[in-house]
Amino acid sequence: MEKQDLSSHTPMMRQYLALKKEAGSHLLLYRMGDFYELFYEDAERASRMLGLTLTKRGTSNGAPIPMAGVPVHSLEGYLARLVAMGESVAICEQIGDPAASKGPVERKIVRIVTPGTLTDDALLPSKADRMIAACWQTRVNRVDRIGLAWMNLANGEFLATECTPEMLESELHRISPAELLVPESQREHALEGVALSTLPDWHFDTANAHGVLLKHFQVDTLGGFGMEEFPAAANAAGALLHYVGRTQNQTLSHVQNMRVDQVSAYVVLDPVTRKNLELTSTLAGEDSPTLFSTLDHCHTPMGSRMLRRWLHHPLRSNEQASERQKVIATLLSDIAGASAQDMPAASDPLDLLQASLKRYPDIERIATRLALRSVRPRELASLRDAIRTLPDTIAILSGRFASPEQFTPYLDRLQVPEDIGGLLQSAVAEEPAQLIRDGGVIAAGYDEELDELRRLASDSGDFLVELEARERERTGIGNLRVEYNRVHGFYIEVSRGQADKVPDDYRRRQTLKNAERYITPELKSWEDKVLSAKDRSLAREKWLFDTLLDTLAPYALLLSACAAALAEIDALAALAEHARDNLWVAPELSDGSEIWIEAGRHPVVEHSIERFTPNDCELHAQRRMLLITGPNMGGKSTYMRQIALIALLARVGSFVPARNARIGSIDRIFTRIGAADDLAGGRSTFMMEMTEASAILAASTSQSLVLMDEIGRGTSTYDGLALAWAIAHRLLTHNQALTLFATHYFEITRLPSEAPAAANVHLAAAESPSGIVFLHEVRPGAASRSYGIQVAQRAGIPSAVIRHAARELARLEASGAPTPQLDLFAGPAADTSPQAPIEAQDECRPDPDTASALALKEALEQIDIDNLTPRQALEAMYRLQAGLRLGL
Ligand SMILES: Nc1ncnc2c1ncn2[C@@H]1O[C@H](COP(=O)(O)OP(=O)(O)OP(=O)(O)O)[C@@H](O)[C@H]1O
Repeated sequence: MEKQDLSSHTPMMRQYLALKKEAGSHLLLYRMGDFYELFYEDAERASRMLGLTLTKRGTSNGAPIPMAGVPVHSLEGYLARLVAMGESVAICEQIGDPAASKGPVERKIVRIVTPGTLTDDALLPSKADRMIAACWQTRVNRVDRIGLAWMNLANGEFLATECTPEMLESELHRISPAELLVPESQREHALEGVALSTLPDWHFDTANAHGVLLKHFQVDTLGGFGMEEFPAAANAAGALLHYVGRTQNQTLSHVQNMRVDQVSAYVVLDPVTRKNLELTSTLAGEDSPTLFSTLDHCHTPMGSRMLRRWLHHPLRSNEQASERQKVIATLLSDIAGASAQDMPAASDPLDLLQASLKRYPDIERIATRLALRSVRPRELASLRDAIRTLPDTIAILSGRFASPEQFTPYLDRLQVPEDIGGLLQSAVAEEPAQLIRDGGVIAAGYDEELDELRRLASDSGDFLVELEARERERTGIGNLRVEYNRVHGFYIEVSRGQADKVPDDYRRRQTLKNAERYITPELKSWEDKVLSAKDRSLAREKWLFDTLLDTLAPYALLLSACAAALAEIDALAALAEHARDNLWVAPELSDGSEIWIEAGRHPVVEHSIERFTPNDCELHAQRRMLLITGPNMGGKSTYMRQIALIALLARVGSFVPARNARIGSIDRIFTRIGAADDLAGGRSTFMMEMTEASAILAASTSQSLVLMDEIGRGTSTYDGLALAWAIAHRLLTHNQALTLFATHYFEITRLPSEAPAAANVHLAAAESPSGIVFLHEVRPGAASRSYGIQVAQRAGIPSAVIRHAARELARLEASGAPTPQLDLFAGPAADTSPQAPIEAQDECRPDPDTASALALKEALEQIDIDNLTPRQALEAMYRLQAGLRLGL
């Protein structure tokens, strides 16, 4: 905002400017009567974003002040839109009494709404969490470290960890914050699609940040949080807590703990892998069909959020994952020991449990708003109803399943003290009003004084009937009536013709065309009593509501724990339901580096096609890499993804779509699948492919699962093949990762003869008179041909073109013309099926050293250095180095 000469402003604008200074870069919504107004650049920005009419009000330094406003009653809708666009908003209310103020009414910023600190149900997605994170880079013992902290304000979860700068992006994608806080000097950590808020660097200083934490948790040291080894994480956590506290204008009493979240507890999924495996969003960015949308049979929003968190956090520990598996198995049991399918639907204990879960509101978020004292009357009513449902759920869990001891940890958390239920039951009206200021929130019979005031305020009928009769008799005016309107209150109406009969104590209030309206001292004093009873009853009700919140607030944590237990049960019941209805099995979890799957299916694709062909997979120390060949559309990508998804589901603790499975320990899952151009980031398809491949070569271990789909396709055949060969070789011999390597370069199928830990498999296809038939069956050995022409035919290429291509292919095959790929290895065209290994061709290779020196010389000579862009130079380097390593 341009510098303001404050003296030239009206007192109101001076007040506005002072508040705007406090709001900083947040949009300031300044309350004026029934509107929230924005001024200056805020008005221009908001009018652009929300389509508000831009008007003017007064002048500043001679120029009109731009102004735009939103009506108070539609604030929530506008807030939702602004926050969705990544904006933060400071809301300023009138807190003084307009009647008693001399200058502008006193105003205060009462709430700051930022993308990561929402707690209002209307502004939050029901099935996803909204996190706020802070990160801070520092050097510890001469090593760069990133302190990372994040909070889910809607349930009070507060976590912190440390990682290397290289891991930051992957960690941030795991946490997936809606807003990221960084120190002003470290804006480079910004993440695309995440609202960035900067804080002065000193917020992250040890003295300041640790001080915030110590004060909040009322402790003398951070030792109890296990933060000794994570000093940088504590700095980020302190800055985060301070920021969040300021937005709420309220102590965050529900944030009672801070936990260290060890990166090593989870299977690492880098951002590309989360995307490629379509865990919660499709490649096209849709919500469905994804792994989450397929499995989300949850009946509460808290359950859906829990399931979503689990899918993004596969576990390394077998113990934790098997615990979940055991609960799922129990949920599929029943007390009679009969299988779930044999039982009528109504008596299936899992169905009964889910029917009871359906009745719960979002207790997790209600509990938080209770702690923040922003809970609404109707939420309290739904909390009361939820507490009434708990015994029912507890009875099903403890009485209907075969081994209820599995549920003990949950049952403990479902015990809510009876007094909370009793209090809500007696205090909250059965169907309370939306807002406390409307009254009708506190139940009748809860407070004697309120009952009396309500009676006084509403019980007017008898008195008025009796007064009317009395006055008719006294005055002899037969059509005298006692009435009420909002402007004049209660009055006695007499027709004009009878007006001369009114007694002396009648005072005229209003004259109409045909009637006169009067008030009497008796009616006036009665009216005062009724109206003040109404005001007093509303005030009493507000006070009772606040006191009720005071009494309930300490239980917020207990209610959160109950909500978390329900959420976990709901998520596990959803997994159990899916397992039951789709015949999934419990995988065995082992400590080795292995993946054995018998008759596995793709958890999402199996629902989208009529008959899904199951396939096996065997990967272990002696068989680390599967080279997967087969025609386009043959099912290679589906097969690779299904293995990764089965491994991930097993690590989440779910059952899996297979007849049998044993899944070993996995530290990371990497995928390099069909990269799209990153034009915005200035990287070509090939560059993206190589960047991803280089990350895999740098970080994968013998416990990693790597998916590589057609690496090397983004460049010329020679380069591509050379790179693909070298990368596969390196993964096998150096990284020793469990790898699925799909390729169209048949030459790579020779790799098993050099490195026996690699094996060929192919997706089978057959030719029929009507064209190619994809069998989608994974069979041992390499594919014998590519069926490119047949697939093109099915894709609708004109038959003349197909006939031409077929003739050309026949001619090439008849003439024995070498394909460029085979030429690369300087061998004759050969059958590349496993029965006819290719070793023999190796004899025809030229002396590798001479050949490679010559090739390198020739390639170098061909480069026109002066005309290369930096990217072309880099690509050339890759090409040359790969060629050199291959000895080409
Ligand atoms: N096991 C299976 N059973 C039945 N249908 C399958 C199976 N696997 C894949 N499909 C079907 O085949 C289609 C193509 O599969 P996919 O994309 O995996 O082939 P691809 O070999 O990777 O093809 P491309 O090489 O062209 O990328 C899928 O959309 C799916 O409908």
